[in-house]
This record gives sequence, C-alpha cells and structure tokens, in this order.
Amino acid sequence: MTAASATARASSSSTPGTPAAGAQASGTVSSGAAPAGATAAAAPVSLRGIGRAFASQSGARQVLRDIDLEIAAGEIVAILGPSGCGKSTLLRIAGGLDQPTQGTALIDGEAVRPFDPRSAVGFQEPRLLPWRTIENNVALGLPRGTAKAAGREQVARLLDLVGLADFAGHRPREVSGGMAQRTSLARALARNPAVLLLDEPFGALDALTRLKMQDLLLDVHAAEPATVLLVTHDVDEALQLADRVILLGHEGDTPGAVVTQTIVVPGHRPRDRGSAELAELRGRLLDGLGIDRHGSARGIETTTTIPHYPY
Ligand SMILES: Nc1ncnc2c1ncn2[C@@H]1O[C@H](COP(=O)(O)OP(=O)(O)OP(=O)(O)O)[C@@H](O)[C@H]1O
Repeated sequence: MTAASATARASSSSTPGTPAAGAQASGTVSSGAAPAGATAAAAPVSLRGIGRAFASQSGARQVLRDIDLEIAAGEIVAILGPSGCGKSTLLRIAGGLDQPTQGTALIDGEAVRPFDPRSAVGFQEPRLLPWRTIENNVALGLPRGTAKAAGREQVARLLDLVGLADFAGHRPREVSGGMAQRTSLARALARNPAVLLLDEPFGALDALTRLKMQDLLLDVHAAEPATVLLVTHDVDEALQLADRVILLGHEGDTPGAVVTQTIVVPGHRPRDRGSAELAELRGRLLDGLGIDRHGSARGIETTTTIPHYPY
C-alpha cells in the first residue's frame, strides 16, 4: 500500500532531540515490542484519575487533574485543547515518558513502564539522523535484537506502506518535509507499537501535505491497527481521523485541566470533510474551545488556531 504523507516521532518534549530519549522513543532500546515482521496487536489504554503537577518557583503547579479515559484497542482518539493545557503531558504519561503525580496509566491492563516499549511516539519534527539513509533511519526503530534479514524485510515493507520505496537510499536532506515525516512515521511503526502516540504530527506541514498525511495515517491504521492517541490543534483533523475527540480545558477556578467534552465522531473513515454532521460537531468543539466560529463559518479559516493559556 502506498500513500503520500507522514508523521514525526521523537522523544520527551521537555528534552527535545536528546539522543537518548529519541532512541527510546524510536524503539532502539525496546524490550517488549513484537518481533520484526509481526504486527503487534493493538492494546487498550486506561488513564485513571490522572493528575500531573510540576514544581515551580511558587510551589507545585497542577497541570492535569482527574483525567479518566478508557481507549479501546485500535481506537483513534484525538485530544484537543488550548495551548498549554497539558495535552502533550497526557500523551507522554500514556507512553511512559512522564509519570503522573496522581492516578495510574495502563496499557493492556498493565502499568505503563518508563519509555514503554509497547508504544511509539511521533512528534512534530521528524528528527532523522542526517548521515543515515532513509531506510537506515527507519531501521533505527526496529526492536533490539531483530535479525538482519527480518529487519530488512520489515523496513522495506514499511517504506512501501508510506510510499517511500524509491527513496530508501536517499539522505534526509534529499527529501521533502512531508517525506521526512513519512520516514519518521515508518520508524515509529518499525517497533510494532500496540499504541501509537502522535503529538501534532502534521503541525509543521503545509495544508495540502497535511491532508495527504491524514489520508496516509488512515491507510497506515488500516494496515497496522494500533491504538492511536493524537494530539492536534486542528479541529478538522480531529474530526477526520478520530473515533472520539476529547477536549481538555479548565473548569472553574480549580487548577488543572480536565476532560470538558467527549465527542463520538459518527461515520466511517475517510469521512466527507464537507458533511453537515461534521460541521455541527466542529461548531460544538469550537464553542468548547471558546473560539468565535464566524470566521470559520464564512469560510475564512477552516484550520482553527487554538488560544493559549496565560502561563
Ligand atoms: N517538565 C516540565 N516541567 C515543568 N513544567 C512543565 C513540564 N512539562 C510541561 N510543563 C508545563 O505544563 C503545561 C502543559 O504543557 P503541555 O506541553 O503538556 O501543554 P500542551 O497542551 O501540549 O501545549 P501546546 O498545545 O502548546 O503544545 C505547560 O505550562 C508547560 O510549561
């Protein structure tokens, strides 16, 4: 299967680009991932009573509180919310890149481990190693101990999946931003993740490439049906890709973002981007985000910019 776009994968957002964390996220230190050639079964994710406070000069600052979320195996859940409300933090907790100060995160009923090998994380930047070819960058994601022949086969299959079979020998500087993102997605998939955590994976791409990437993600999900948690700022992207959209935000004066809305998105993917039903849901989400939707209704803007918290 081929398609035309991609994603990023990386490390903790608090330590961007650090080789160690990047290696963890790409699966090079994995121990429990499925062997190359096998597709890991998607696993359910449970976030129970999750809270996260960070130390600050003025004391502990509660970023998340009382987050309860059950995500079925193979489900795609999009997380929306104002900038700074804790979306990436929640994603990182689900992947074991961060620990909650309250509550428990589980994958398949078992506590999430630090840098959990059952998950792979994709971020906005592809973070490829510039001196390695595209295929060798993808190979970085293979579980440790993968036999050479099986690894080669797996990498070739993934490059084909993301439409990069003809670019296996290219260096990152020789491919477009969208192709680099596709490489990054293939690298994340190389570890056969049961759970794919994507943090604004298409955020740095132009509008057309972003639409192609969304289609690619659906193709990839059909071929490798991991459970997907997707953080996005794009309301339309959430409605196009997700089974459910979770809105994070603040309620009252209590510190810490909670789930303020859960929307089950109707219809089978790929969905009709122009449907009246999605337009209605878009309106509800924009209301939930506190955004004046008139600009969008007049066709001025379809990709919504979400406001920041005043941190
Ligand atoms: N390691 C950390 N130490 C201290 N504060 C942190 C840490 N990680 C995140 N935060 C703070 O937690 C809050 C939520 O951050 P987070 O990145 O999760 O938000 P977000 O909703 O993903 O934002 P954006 O949409 O802008 O990416 C921010 O105020 C951020 O500064």
